[in-house]
Amino acid sequence: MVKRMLFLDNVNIQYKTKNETWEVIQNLSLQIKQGEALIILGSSGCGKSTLINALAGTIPIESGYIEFVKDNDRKPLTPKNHTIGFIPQNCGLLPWKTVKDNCLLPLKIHHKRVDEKKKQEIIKIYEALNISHLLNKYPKELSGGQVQRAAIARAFIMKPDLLLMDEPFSALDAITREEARELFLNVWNQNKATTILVTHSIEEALYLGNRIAVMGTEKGEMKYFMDNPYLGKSYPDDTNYLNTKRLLRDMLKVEERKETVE
Ligand SMILES: Nc1ncnc2c1ncn2[C@@H]1O[C@H](COP(=O)(O)OP(=O)(O)OP(=O)(O)O)[C@@H](O)[C@H]1O
Repeated sequence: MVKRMLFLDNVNIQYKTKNETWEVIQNLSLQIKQGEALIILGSSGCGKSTLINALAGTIPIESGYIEFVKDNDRKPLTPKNHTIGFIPQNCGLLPWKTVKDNCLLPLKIHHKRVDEKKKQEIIKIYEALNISHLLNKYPKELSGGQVQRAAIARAFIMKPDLLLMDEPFSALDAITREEARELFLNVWNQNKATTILVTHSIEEALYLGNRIAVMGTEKGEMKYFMDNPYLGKSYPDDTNYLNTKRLLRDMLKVEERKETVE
């Protein structure tokens, strides 16, 4: 039986100012299996980043719980209890550190020892993501695609219990994006980290997810879930693929229309 790793139960997330409260996510319940790559598709402003930030521990939840099972032990998901790899929209590389120092920083923070086996593992990740020649450069000396690849390397090097990605490829041009997705999938296939990626790109969802969820505009409600048979297949010339794409597109359109009317 496949283990369920991540449990969200009745999660509520709000933004508050002195006079107002915005409820962005209301009573969200969700479970993720070990080794699953769940892609959450949603239109702009529906709450994707809010959710991913709450999972990463950078935004507090108002109520409900988020728990993760590690070594048969179910505990609240926190950066203290678990290794969480987080690739935010801006990639989050520190500009004053080289690519190599950025990539090794999480190991340093968590006081992880780098023995010969780990060194080899790290070299393989650099090679798989094609950044070995960039290790001594600073983020400002890199192209957008190279920054993304370095951020992905950093996340995989720490062997995360949970990998969170917020529209990681959205700032890239079409060709670089395709290449970065392919390299990502290469490394993901070797590590099978339990992953949640949020995006508004249907193609990205179909290429990178083994499960897809569509998030509505109604306070984080998940409107639709599907197991995705197209993982790793780019643009298959297949009627079912095209129909699936259309179905997802229609769902997102309905959501966008709703938002415009409201
Ligand atoms: N710090 C904040 N204070 C108040 N409201 C916020 C804050 N951050 C986001 N919001 C609001 O919460 C809602 C969800 O924002 P969020 O950034 O999570 O959406 P998103 O789905 O990630 O959008 P996009 O795809 O455009 O990045 C939006 O209506 C936004 O205006």
